[in-house]
Amino acid sequence: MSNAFKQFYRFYSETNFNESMKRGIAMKIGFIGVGNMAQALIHGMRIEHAEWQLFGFDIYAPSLERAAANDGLIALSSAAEVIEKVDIVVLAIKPQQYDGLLKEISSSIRKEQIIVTIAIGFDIARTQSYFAEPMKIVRAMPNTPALIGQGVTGVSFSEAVTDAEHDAARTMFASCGTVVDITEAEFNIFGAVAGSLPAYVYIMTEALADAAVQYGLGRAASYEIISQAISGSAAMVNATNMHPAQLKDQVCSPNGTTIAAVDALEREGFRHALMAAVQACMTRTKELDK
Ligand SMILES: NC(=O)C1=CN([C@@H]2O[C@H](COP(=O)(O)OP(=O)(O)OC[C@H]3O[C@@H](n4cnc5c(N)ncnc54)[C@H](O)[C@@H]3O)[C@@H](O)[C@H]2O)C=CC1
Ligand SMILES: O=C(O)[C@@H]1CCC=N1
Repeated sequence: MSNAFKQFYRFYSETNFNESMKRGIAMKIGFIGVGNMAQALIHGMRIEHAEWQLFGFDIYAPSLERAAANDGLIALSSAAEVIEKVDIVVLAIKPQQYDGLLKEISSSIRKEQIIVTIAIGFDIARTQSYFAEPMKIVRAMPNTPALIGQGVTGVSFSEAVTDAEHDAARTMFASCGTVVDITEAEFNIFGAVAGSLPAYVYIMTEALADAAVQYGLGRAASYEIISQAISGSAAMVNATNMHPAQLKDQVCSPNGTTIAAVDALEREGFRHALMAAVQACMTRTKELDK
């Protein structure tokens, strides 16, 4: 197991879902694929809804065992078994694996079940094309902060999904953070600025911590200080509703230190680096969307 993986599970195991048990409808949700994204969703859901029945199957048994031990996931031995037991089936495998899985399960999924896709580049029509009848498809794009209930998930629905089922799907993702209704046309860019964004922020955190360590701050303290500064700054954008440039201006004293840093960021192409990252994401999404 890699160190990153171990750390992920250290957090994952330390949070006791029984302490935050809440009441609600006992949804039956099944995950096919219990990797990084599914584990974050399962943990987020479990924290909010101890009464939900969460089932899962993964070809990699240790992932299933861990989710069973930590979050009460009911581990099953095949995708077919998951489909048999649940109301909502979440396909949480890689986009490249969707074709094989959809072919395998298309005859066993029932019309009344809700299929949730979270793969980048997989639109509703593409999922529907594996089925003879109109299916209830929820297309969703979550992100990994779902693990701590601070994710953001974009959702769209096929026509067969009823209003009550829209609410059920929104409730499911709301247990992991914010839910935003988006159009199918917005999914790719949503993936680039929300689904992938945690990776950009982690690189920024690591780079800033390297600089802090260079100037004598401890490694652990650097991560704690920088991550709090990032989350506080991000929260200000929503809480104050001020333009990000105004918030930036409040930090920049005339002839001060921050404006010197801003000058260096602009010279190094910080804005362009971020825009280029999003453009690269969009290009790769198009390649997967075939
Ligand atoms: N990781 C992320 O931050 C995000 C991922 N997504 C989407 O979530 C999906 C899953 O991504 P990750 O969790 O990152 O990948 P992952 O590689 O961590 O997890 C995929 C899991 O599927 C399992 N698997 C593969 N074939 C299977 C099969 N036939 N039956 C059962 N299990 C099978 C693998 O063993 C693995 O545990 C992808 O489609 C991705 O586009 C969406 C938003 C964010
Ligand atoms: O890198 C990926 O393909 C997935 C999609 C959004 C975030 N991670």
